[in-house]
Amino acid sequence: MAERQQGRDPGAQEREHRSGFACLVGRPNAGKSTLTNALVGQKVAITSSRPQTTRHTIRGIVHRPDAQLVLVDTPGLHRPRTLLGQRLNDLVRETLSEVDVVGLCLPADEKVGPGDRFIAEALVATPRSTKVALVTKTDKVSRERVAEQLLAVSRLGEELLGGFADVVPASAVTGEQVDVVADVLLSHLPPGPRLYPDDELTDEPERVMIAELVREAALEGVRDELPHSLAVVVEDVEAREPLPGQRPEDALLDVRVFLYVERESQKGIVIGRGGARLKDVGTRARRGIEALLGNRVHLELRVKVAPDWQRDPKQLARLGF
Ligand SMILES: Nc1nc2c(ncn2[C@@H]2O[C@H](COP(=O)(O)OP(=O)(O)OP(=O)(O)O)[C@@H](O)[C@H]2O)c(=O)[nH]1
Repeated sequence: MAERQQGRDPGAQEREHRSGFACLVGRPNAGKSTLTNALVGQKVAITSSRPQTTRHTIRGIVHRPDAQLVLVDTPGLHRPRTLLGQRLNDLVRETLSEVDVVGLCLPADEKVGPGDRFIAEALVATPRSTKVALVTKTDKVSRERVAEQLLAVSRLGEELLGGFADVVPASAVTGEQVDVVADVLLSHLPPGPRLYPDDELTDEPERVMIAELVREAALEGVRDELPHSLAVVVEDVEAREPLPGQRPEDALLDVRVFLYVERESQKGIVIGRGGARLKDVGTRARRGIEALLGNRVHLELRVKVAPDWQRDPKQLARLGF
């Protein structure tokens, strides 16, 4: 385990370009959202400006000349209450196993407790990513206390995860060490090209989750009759212009989704008599998507028949569908 507390890397310009995904986890109130915003340097996208949104996966992008870090902010792993909650937890875990770096946030002003341990233990199940610990809110305590916390956190890492790759203290409020956090997260990314244009924020994880929610709803009750490989492609997610007096984050989101089936008969099953079933699928999926994004959503579903080879979403994407 290495502790890195200061220092930017000179020579960053000459290094090979890196890119990848990171995810901040931690128990409620650990400072994930604040740190995400500090790292990205601005409030992020549609969802992040509302309270409670950290139930959902949101992201910002840290742009550097030599690296690009796509930050997926999650709430951590809350206990499932509803099926949707369970589904979201699964998606959080899925997200965690797909990112390159996971930053476990632990506030400096509270002792390492069972909540932190619960999350650190959950990280054991996602071995692919590099685990770093971020000791947050250092401005709230003395330097001695920060040092103590760094030790306690290191011990937790050693006990459960074979050590954190790095342990970094930072304050998102004063900005102290935020650049070091960025450097450390970036240092664990694999070499790779820029993933997004410099000023872009995209909604890829949301798209994956939206597709999942629609697929779930579309298959409910007809799993035996429909192929499990029913392809769901999210065509478009677009925020409408806010109405006069409306906050931008309250504006309706238009979400357009295509469902691809293999045969005309399956199309009939999805749509149902007089379109009744599709309407029902749309209503249920929309509720899930609204819970996911924290926005009101207008969901448009279209069912299309496509031959077998065209039902692979990757193929479809490649073909520009
Ligand atoms: N003093 C100080 N307060 C902080 C810092 N970072 C976060 N906070 C405060 O701690 C509280 C929780 O911060 P959030 O960023 O919302 O925490 P979170 O982990 O995203 O919380 P959930 O959304 O509940 O998962 C807020 O009141 C923040 O203002 C920090 O660096 N210093």
